[in-house]
Amino acid sequence: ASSSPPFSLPSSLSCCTHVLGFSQSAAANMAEEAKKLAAYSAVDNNVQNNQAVGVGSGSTIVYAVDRLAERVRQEKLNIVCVPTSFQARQLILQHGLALSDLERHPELDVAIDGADEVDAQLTLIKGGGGCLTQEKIIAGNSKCFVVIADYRKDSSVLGEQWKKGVPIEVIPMAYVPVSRVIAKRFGGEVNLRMAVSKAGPVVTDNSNFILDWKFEDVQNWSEVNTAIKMIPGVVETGLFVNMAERAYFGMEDGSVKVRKAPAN
Ligand SMILES: O=C[C@H](O)[C@H](O)[C@H](O)COP(=O)(O)O
Repeated sequence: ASSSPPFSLPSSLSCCTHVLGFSQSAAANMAEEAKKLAAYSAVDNNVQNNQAVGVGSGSTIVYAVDRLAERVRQEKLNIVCVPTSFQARQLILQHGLALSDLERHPELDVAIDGADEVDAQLTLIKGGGGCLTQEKIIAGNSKCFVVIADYRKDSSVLGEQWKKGVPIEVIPMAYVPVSRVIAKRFGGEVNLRMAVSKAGPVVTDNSNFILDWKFEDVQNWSEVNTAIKMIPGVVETGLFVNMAERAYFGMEDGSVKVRKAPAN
C-alpha cells in the first residue's frame, strides 16, 4: 500500500537530495569498477593452465569468476575450481566451470578471495559475509593466496576503514561464554550477528553462529588470533595472518595497486 510522506521538503532542498543520491550512486559505481579491475588483474596474473583454483566468496569474487570463465572459454584452459562457500559453489556451477573439492584436490595452486580490510602487512579481516572458515581452509591449502579488493579496503592498520569488527565463527551453544571471554580478555564489544530477512541469528554454511568483535587496541594480531582460536567453542576467526602473498586493489583512478607480503 502506498502512503504519502509525513512532510515534504522545500524545493531548494529536494535538489540537494537529488545531488546526494547521484553522488552516492557514482561512488558505488566507482567501487564496483574498482572491484572488477582488481579481480581481472588477479586472475590474469595468477591463474594458468592445468591449475586447481580456490574460489573465494563475496561480491568482488563475482568479477573474478566472470574473468575465469572468460579465460577458460577463450584460452581453452583446463582448470578445476574449489569453492569456499555455498555462494562460491553456485558461481562455479552457473559459469559452467569444473567443480572440485579438497578430497580430489587437497593442494590448490592458487586461491583468490576478497577481504573486508587489508593492512600494510597483508593481515586481513574476512567474514563480513559469514564465509570465513571455509575460506581459511582453502587459503591454507593453496600454494599461493591472492586477495582482491577495492580501494576502500586498503588500510595501514586494521580498523582504520572496517568498523564492523572481526568476525568469529562459533558453535551455537558456546556463543555467550565465548563472547564474555573475548570481551574480558581483549576488551571491546562482542555481538552476535543477527540475520536480516530471518528472525534470529545468522547461521553459517557450517550451521554455526557468527560473533562480531569490535576490538579497541590490538598490537599483535598473530597472538590475538591464536589466543581466540584456543577458546573452547571457537571454530575459526576472520583474522588471516601471514597467509596472503599478494593483494590487488582496484583504485579510484582506474589503476591497480599490488601489495606484496613482507619478506620473512
Ligand atoms: O564472508 C565473506 C568473505 O570473507 C568476503 O570475501 C569478504 O567479506 C569480502 O567481501 P566483498 O568482496 O563483498 O567485499
